[in-house]
Amino acid sequence: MKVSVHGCGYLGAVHAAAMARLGHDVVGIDVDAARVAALAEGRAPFFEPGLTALLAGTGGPGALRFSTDAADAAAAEVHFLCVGTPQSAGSGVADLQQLEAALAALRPHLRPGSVVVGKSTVPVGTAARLAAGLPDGVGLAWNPEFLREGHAVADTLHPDRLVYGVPDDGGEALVARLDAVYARLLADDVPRLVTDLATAELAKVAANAFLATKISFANAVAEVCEAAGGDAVALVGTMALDRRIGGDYLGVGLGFGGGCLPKDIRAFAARARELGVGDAVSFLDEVDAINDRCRDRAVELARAACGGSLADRRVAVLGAAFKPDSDDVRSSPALALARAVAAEGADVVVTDPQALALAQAAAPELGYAADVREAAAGADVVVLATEWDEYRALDPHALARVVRAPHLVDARNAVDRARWRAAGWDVRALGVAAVRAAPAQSSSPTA
Ligand SMILES: NC(=O)c1ccc[n+]([C@@H]2O[C@H](COP(=O)([O-])OP(=O)(O)OC[C@H]3O[C@@H](n4cnc5c(N)ncnc54)[C@H](O)[C@@H]3O)[C@@H](O)[C@H]2O)c1
Ligand SMILES: O=c1ccn([C@@H]2O[C@H](COP(=O)(O)OP(=O)(O)O[C@H]3O[C@H](CO)[C@@H](O)[C@H](O)[C@H]3O)[C@@H](O)[C@H]2O)c(=O)[nH]1
Repeated sequence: MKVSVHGCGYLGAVHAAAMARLGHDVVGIDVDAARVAALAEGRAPFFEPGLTALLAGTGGPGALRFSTDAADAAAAEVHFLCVGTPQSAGSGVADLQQLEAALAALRPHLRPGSVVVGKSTVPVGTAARLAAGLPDGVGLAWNPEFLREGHAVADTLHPDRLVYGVPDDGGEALVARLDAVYARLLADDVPRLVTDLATAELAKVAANAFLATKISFANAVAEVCEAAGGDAVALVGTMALDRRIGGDYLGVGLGFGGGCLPKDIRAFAARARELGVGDAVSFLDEVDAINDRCRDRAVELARAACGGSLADRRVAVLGAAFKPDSDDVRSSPALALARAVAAEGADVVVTDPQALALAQAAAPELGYAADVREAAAGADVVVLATEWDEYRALDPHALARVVRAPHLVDARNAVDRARWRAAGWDVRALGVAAVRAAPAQSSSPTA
């Protein structure tokens, strides 16, 4: 089938390549000429494990093309909308300008019988409004995407579920078209749920709101553990074994960031307020506030490790990406923490295996280093802010030789504390009162 994908960012580039892998003839459209040029050469424009291989192995010539011209989508039978829906400046409301612009560019090229399929995350009601503006004979479905960055390829090719939101009128034909697009996934028994448009839009933000709530629940319990003398990591371990709860998204630490959870819970709350049901989801404000406090508490641990003040201290921050296996720094908790530490007068040096370039662009005021050894050289405290595997596996003995003082703030509960302590480190971690209350060790040079 001929397919077009509008917006080739973290979602759209993977979706386009995955559609080609599923056997379709795909054109990806993006207004960013550099991004289109990279993709056209088979280069992933951002770090996403497996994307380069997917771009390289997508079938015969012509099966996957990229263009900046929406006219090149004219032959497609299905047009996927994958453009960004960021948070509007100064409010929680979703900014739909990219969506409006992409549809305006596509509209003159829509043939009767073709179908527009929204994948971007939108406020409920958007799909019905956009459908009303389409030419006669062109249908619209909403098929929200649930992929995670860092796992985007596998999540696209092996999703937990497919959700098709369709209008009452013409719904069957839209379902048949989407079934044809996803035939190979459906053959693998991926559950497919057909809903109305509003339910499909809400299915996406409800899932993200639930995940954010689960993370903030764990971090709220962590605050209580710190005050009461408990260990939040051990505590959530007990909860995780309850099959009704499960252990996913109970990771205690710096909290959630990225291009999705923070903006999506705010947009959900803002839309609910517009609909007059703001009270129903007002708890999401608290979810957001708990999340913000995670960074404050991590800064407090770093301050305590430095004897009460961060002024003129050297702080190494390991991690800039919002999560491991991604170079995305949008709303990154690690960068927010680094900025907050710098604001207290510290000399901050950030490192990350993949996100350095994007971090430097987003926060040019911070110091950067190419690797852990360079970042940690002469540091008064090392803060582990993004739990990359290579940071989990660090040798505490080797690192102790380069720092000025062996203080570690494990803001992601990522390392084996006993192992680091045995190597002479003072380890502080979020959600662990005993660790947090440990008397500050000497900050005299050790190397
Ligand atoms: N990133 C994720 O993991 C993920 C997962 C599921 C859903 N989503 C949702 O998908 C949407 C896209 O997110 P993203 O992270 O890929 O954003 P992104 O910013 O990485 O990508 C958006 C892309 O759209 C392009 N674009 C902007 N205006 C355009 C236009 N008029 N025509 C064509 N292209 C245009 C941009 O140049 C950019 O490449 C958002 O609604 C997001 O909430 C994202
Ligand atoms: O126990 C946990 C799990 C995650 N996180 C943090 O939560 C954020 C989001 O993580 P994750 O969900 O893995 O990444 P995203 O790529 O942002 O994916 C989310 O957002 C996407 C965009 O909407 C959705 O498609 C996905 O289903 C949804 O998981 C990151 O900062 C993580 O560090 C925690 O703090 N604790």
